[in-house]
Amino acid sequence: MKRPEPAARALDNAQRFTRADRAASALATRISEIITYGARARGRASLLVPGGRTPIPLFDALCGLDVPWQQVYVGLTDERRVPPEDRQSNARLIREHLLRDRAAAAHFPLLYHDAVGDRAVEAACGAALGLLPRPFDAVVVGMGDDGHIASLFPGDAALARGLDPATEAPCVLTRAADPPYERLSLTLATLLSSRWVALLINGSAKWAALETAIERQDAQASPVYALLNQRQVAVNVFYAP
Ligand SMILES: O=C(O)[C@H](O)[C@@H](O)[C@H](O)[C@H](O)COP(=O)(O)O
Repeated sequence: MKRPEPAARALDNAQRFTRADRAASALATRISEIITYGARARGRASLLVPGGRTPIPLFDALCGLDVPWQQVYVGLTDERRVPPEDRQSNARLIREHLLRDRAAAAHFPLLYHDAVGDRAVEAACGAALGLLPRPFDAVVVGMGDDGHIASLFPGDAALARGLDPATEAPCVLTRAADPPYERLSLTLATLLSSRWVALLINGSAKWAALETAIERQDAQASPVYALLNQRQVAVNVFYAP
């Protein structure tokens, strides 16, 4: 079966590194260049990052780089529906690993809100995102072994809405099995409203999941396919085994 051109190009152009810390360092350098340029050219810059374990070396490499952080707005691609001080909170992870050293000066609007009702939560999430300069300067997306991106999971009831290019909502509420928290995820359309997008993955299992996603060409089964098979913005894959 012919591989769809944008997805195949993303894989063929993937930047491959021998170790995760080298991938993280290279991505940190590229992000610092992008957001420094954006801050200087437009007065403000925005960077969206995921939670999870993979981006921790990226945050540790990025936080000390010489960037005009006071002009940078950092946001999350997704969040667990827990308070920011909770151990499962992505906001807590970002505060511990990214918003320190020089990057402590960055702005960080929280996605989490204790609003009641799904639509109220989505509206609050949209309000937080509204504080970030759009289009975003850089978005870093994480991926699970099951091909989920952000918190858009295969089989989730909100997945179709989350992947629909026509969705007005900036984010959707989803539910993951592990850890069993409600999640707030930016929609694909929101993630793609960026000048530059990177997918950061470590481990052969994730690379295999990427190749399987492109072979199957089914975004409902593997949401990462929808991220790769689009012509709005190129996806820069950073991979280490
Ligand atoms: O809230 C989260 O947990 C993340 O945003 C999540 O979507 C992550 O990007 C993938 O699950 C990969 O997680 P790892 O980097 O830990 O493999």
